[in-house]
Amino acid sequence: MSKALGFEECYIEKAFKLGTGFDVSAMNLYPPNFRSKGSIGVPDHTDPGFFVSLIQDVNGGLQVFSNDGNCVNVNMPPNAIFINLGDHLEILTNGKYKSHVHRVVVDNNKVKRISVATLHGPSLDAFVSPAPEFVDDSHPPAYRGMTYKQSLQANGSDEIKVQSSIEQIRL
Ligand SMILES: O=C(O)CCC(=O)C(=O)O
Ligand SMILES: [Fe+2]
Repeated sequence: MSKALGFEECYIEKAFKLGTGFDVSAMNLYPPNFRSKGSIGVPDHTDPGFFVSLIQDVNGGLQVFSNDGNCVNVNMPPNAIFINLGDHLEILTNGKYKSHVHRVVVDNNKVKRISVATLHGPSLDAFVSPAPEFVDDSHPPAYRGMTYKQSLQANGSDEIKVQSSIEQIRL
């Protein structure tokens, strides 16, 4: 991915200090006919971190919003891993790569669904801000910099609260 962005091969690894990267797994269980807030199992949110890998035992429920606001149903083949980009890649690339808003709908789920979302994050002490390569007169910094630990703390006491801290650091 570093090379695709025009960086040297280890650029993202170094920027996020991935050698001591901080990963968090969220295990979600949606019982059959689950209704917490109407048809919404998990409300609209983005995930912190570099990228998120998600596995599930039953297909259906996850929806991702595209850049133009269209809601896309995620249709995963069995045994697939779904990869979504996280907030800190959006911050590092000054908004070029997007951390997509997603949600879980639980309408019509006749069987229970389990998903495991693993947030692969920078090191807690990595200070993440827009990289100079993505900042110029026509692209001023769109986010304030913060250490990964500070941005997780800005989410509240829960690392994976539904409201991501990216909104708090948007300039
Ligand atoms: O259950 C899912 O498919 C997604 C859950 C999710 O977005 C999360 O845990 O951050
Ligand atoms: Fe999520």
